Parts: sequence; structure tokens; C-alpha cells
Amino acid sequence: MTSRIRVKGERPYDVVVGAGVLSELPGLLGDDVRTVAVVHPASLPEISRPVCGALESAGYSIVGLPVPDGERAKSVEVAAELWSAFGRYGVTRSDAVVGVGGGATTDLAGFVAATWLRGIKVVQVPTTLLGMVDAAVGGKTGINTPEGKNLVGAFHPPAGVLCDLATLVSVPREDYVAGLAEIIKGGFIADPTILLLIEDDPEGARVPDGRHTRALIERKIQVKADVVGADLRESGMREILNYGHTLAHAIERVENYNMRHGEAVAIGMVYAAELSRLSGHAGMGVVDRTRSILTSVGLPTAYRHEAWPELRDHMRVDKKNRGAKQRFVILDDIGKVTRLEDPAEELLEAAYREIAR
Ligand SMILES: NC(=O)c1ccc[n+]([C@@H]2O[C@H](COP(=O)([O-])OP(=O)(O)OC[C@H]3O[C@@H](n4cnc5c(N)ncnc54)[C@H](O)[C@@H]3O)[C@@H](O)[C@H]2O)c1
Ligand SMILES: O=C(O)C(=O)C[C@@H](O)[C@H](O)[C@H](O)COP(=O)(O)O
Ligand SMILES: [Zn+2]
Repeated sequence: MTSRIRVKGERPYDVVVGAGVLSELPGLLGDDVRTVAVVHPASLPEISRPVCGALESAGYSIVGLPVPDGERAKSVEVAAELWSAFGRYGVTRSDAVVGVGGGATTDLAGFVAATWLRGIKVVQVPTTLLGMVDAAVGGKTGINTPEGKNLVGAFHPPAGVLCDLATLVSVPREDYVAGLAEIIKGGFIADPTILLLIEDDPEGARVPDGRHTRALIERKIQVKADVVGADLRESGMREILNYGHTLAHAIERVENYNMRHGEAVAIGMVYAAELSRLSGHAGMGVVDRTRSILTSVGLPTAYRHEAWPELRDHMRVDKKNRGAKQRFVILDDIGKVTRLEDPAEELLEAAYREIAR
């Protein structure tokens, strides 16, 4: 069975979820496209092979572009190598990029598509849980710099997103579970049924053939589609998708991008929940539920106490900040999102003490 979630906006597109979705690739690329640059992790040729096969059968000329695995792909050096390859292979404005892989790969593929010739078509083929429910949807593309996470990027919506659920079978368990953090985020900010489904079967949530897996994936994609369809460029509402990310990105930076994004987001959500409580917004119930649901699926909820000064420094480059004003996405309650503007240093530190170990 295939399902289709529409993302509205200037150039609407579908996120297609199911088996056999690659058959939709030629239809999304269209007849004008001649050359397709397939960006994929070098370590996973088996995940790009079916994509190249589908393109070959449809008569496209394929340029396979292997990139480093995971987060190491999101650098200006790797982006520059891809731009050079596009030049060498003569990728034109009527050609296209296909990003195949986890969220790191689709972020990079989207970014080079957004910047090459000021923007060419991209189709995303996410192959991790996190990629399907979050990274490949919504047109936020980007790379990291030494100063911080995703500091360089562009909003560049894909022409379509194809989620072949069969690819999830080979995703390492830790990476799969990390993807659950973004699904749980969707539960706290917009769709509490997500939380109920995970609480009903936490063990099942950890595996691709769990009882509620498909519902969890589709519900989180729907949350993301609703938000980015209304606010592509993050002029307001889209900020809610950044729940838990202010601390998460600082942790990733401190870890030199060696911690999984989803794991950092899990810790960041406990921090955001504590900040919500200590600032008088949310009750203890939200905090307790955050800790218990993350723990039930095996995600982390605490971080090193001595890291606070370094984390605090990195939080100052968060994209939601305005001038010297630090801004956080917090909760009044589950499904009720608000902002905390310019909180006192003591409050930020007090919330960190609650998650420090
Ligand atoms: N653009 C957005 O809106 C957005 C949203 C959320 C996260 N992100 C970004 O996404 C990235 C995290 O994505 P991720 O969790 O997918 O990590 P990832 O891309 O690093 O992939 C995790 C690991 O799984 C491997 N892998 C991918 N598909 C596989 C498969 N089918 N079988 C076996 N192994 C496979 C990858 O090579 C990698 O080693 C971060 O860079 C984060 O910033 C972006
Ligand atoms: O799509 C969004 O908007 C998000 O914030 C989703 C996040 O899960 C994602 O990690 C995103 O890349 C973070 O964006 P950033 O602008 O804070 O880098
Ligand atoms: Zn995220």
C-alpha cells in the first residue's frame, strides 16, 4: 500500500510512503531532465543501486556521486566537490539532483541543488527513519561550519519525496531509534496521538515492523507537512519544529558532530521541557512524560554537567536568536507551543542543572 501526504506551498509536492515508490521517480523528474546527479553515501552502494536502476530504465543519463557517510558529508569541502562534479558533467538548469540516504545526505543534496546555477530540481529519497519523517521533507537544506550546525543553507523544496519503507530494514538500530526523537517531537508539539502510540508499544516503536510504525511515520510527516506548507521560510510557525534543537545543536557541536542528531534532540527536548516548567509555562506532567517516553524507547535524557559553559557559548549562534536576544521554543502544554524570549541566565542554567549528570 502506498500513501501520499501533500505538502502545500508555492510549489506543492507529495511525500509518498510505501513499497515500490521508486517507480514514481521518472514522473517527478519529467521529460526535460537529461542528466540526474545521484548523491549517496559512498559506504552504502546498495541503497543507491535501485535508484540508479529506476533512472537507467527510464533513459536518464546518471552521474553517481558518492559522498562521505553521515554528518561528514555536510561540509563546504564536500559541497564544493559536488559543485565541481556538476560543472565537469555539464549539469544544466533543466537537469536534476536525487538525494539518496539519511538526513545528512539529503541535507547536502538539497543544498547543492539549491545553490547550483541558483537552484535546480531535487527529488529526495530518504532511507532512514529520521530522513523520512523530518529531514527530507520541507525544503530546509544545509551544511555545518566549524562554528555550528546547519549555519549555511537555503530553503529549497523538493519536487517530491519517496520513502521506500523496505530500506529501513538495514538501518542500524541506534540510527533508527534516533529517528524516533523527531517523531516524539511531533507528538509534543502537535499530535499527541503519536505519544499514545509509542506508549502503547515502546518496543515496537524501536523496529521497522512494529505494530504502529506506519502510523507513526505518516503522522509525523503530516505534522511536518502542515507546518512547512504554511511557513516554508520559518517566518513564524515553522519555529515549532525546532523544539529541543537549541541545546541539541550545541551538544552536536561540542561532540564534533559525532553524536546522532536524534539523540541530541532527545536531550534537548528534556531541556526545553524543563525550561517550559521553570519559566512557569508547562507543568511537571509534561517534563515527566518527556523523560519517560524517551527512556522507554532507549533515547538519552541527560548530558555532562561540566559541559554547560561550552554549550551556552554555542547556543548563542542559534538561528532563532535575534541580536543578543536568545529565543527558545517551549511548551505551555502538549500541543501548545510558545516562545521564551531573552530568558535570564539563571533560568537557563537552572534548567540545565535538571538534565545534567
Ligand atoms: N533538513 C531538515 O529539516 C532536517 C530535519 C531533521 C534532521 N536533519 C538532519 O538530518 C541529519 C540526521 O539524519 P539521520 O539520522 O538520517 O543520519 P545520517 O544521515 O547520518 O544517517 C545515519 C546513518 O545511517 C546510514 N544509512 C542511511 N540509510 C541507511 C540504510 N537504508 N541502511 C543502512 N544504513 C543507512 C547512514 O549512512 C549513516 O551512517 C542531521 O544532519 C540533521 O541535522 C535535517
Ligand atoms: O524543518 C525544520 O524547520 C526543523 O527545525 C526540523 C529540525 O528537526 C531539523 O533538525 C532542522 O534541520 C533544524 O533546523 P535549523 O534551522 O535549526 O538548523
Ligand atoms: Zn532535527
